Amino acid sequence: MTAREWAGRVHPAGPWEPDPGPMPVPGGAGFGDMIDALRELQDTITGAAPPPHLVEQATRALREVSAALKPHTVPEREQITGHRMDLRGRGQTMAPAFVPDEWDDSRVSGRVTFGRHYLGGNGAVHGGAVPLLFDEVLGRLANSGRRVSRTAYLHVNFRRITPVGVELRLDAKFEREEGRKRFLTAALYDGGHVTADAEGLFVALRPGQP
Ligand SMILES: CCCCCCCCCC(=O)SCCNC(=O)CCNC(=O)[C@H](O)C(C)(C)COP(=O)(O)OP(=O)(O)OC[C@H]1O[C@@H](n2cnc3c(N)ncnc32)[C@H](O)[C@@H]1OP(=O)(O)O
Repeated sequence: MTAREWAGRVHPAGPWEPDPGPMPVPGGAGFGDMIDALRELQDTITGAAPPPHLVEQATRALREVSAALKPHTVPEREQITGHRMDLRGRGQTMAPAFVPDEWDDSRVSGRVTFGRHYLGGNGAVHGGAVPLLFDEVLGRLANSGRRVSRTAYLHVNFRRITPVGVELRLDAKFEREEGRKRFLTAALYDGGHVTADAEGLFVALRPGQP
């Protein structure tokens, strides 16, 4: 079974349920730990000012890990990152890990913390990372229990700085559907303040559309 087929069987009705059941899990139980270690590494490297000898040592160690993993490169369908719906952030590090707390087919509410890796400047999250998070969460909600869709547009308003290293809340809502068009909204909160909000259009793909 490919990782993509596994993801479909574990979550036939929607992408937020965390129970993989008794099926064999691609990458094993420790895959999430490896991804968490990678997140930690990204944050640590971003925030570090190490001496040159340590930079060389770290570079060697990183190249060794890459060389060990490279022979296990697989086609996209068998790729584990992005397909492990039981893991925080689908087992990928591109976007910060969204942790859903409550959900149904029309809304989801959860928590997210942007690590140092996502710093833009002066303690604020990079302006490209916030839409990345919205696209991830709205995309998953748009496809929750429905035919696959893709983002046609994503409008993001930056209301205040989004702070790095602070646990934030994200609420997302499926507003309405018109034919193949799905309209969704979301807002990101730091305590009682909205730091950014978004509106997205997701268009359901026709058969054969990539
Ligand atoms: C389980 C895994 C979870 C994954 C979570 C992560 C999800 C991440 C989601 C993504 O990021 S997807 C990647 C980013 N998006 C893309 O790469 C999409 C690229 N664009 C396309 O593939 C096509 O443009 C698209 C599928 C969106 C639409 O093309 P189509 O040829 O299928 O549709 P068409 O152009 O006929 O438009 C259909 C309707 O949508 C409307 N529409 C399309 N694009 C629009 C737009 N940009 N603005 C306003 N309306 C738009 C269009 O006017 C029309 O409205 P009407 O039906 O009322 O006539």
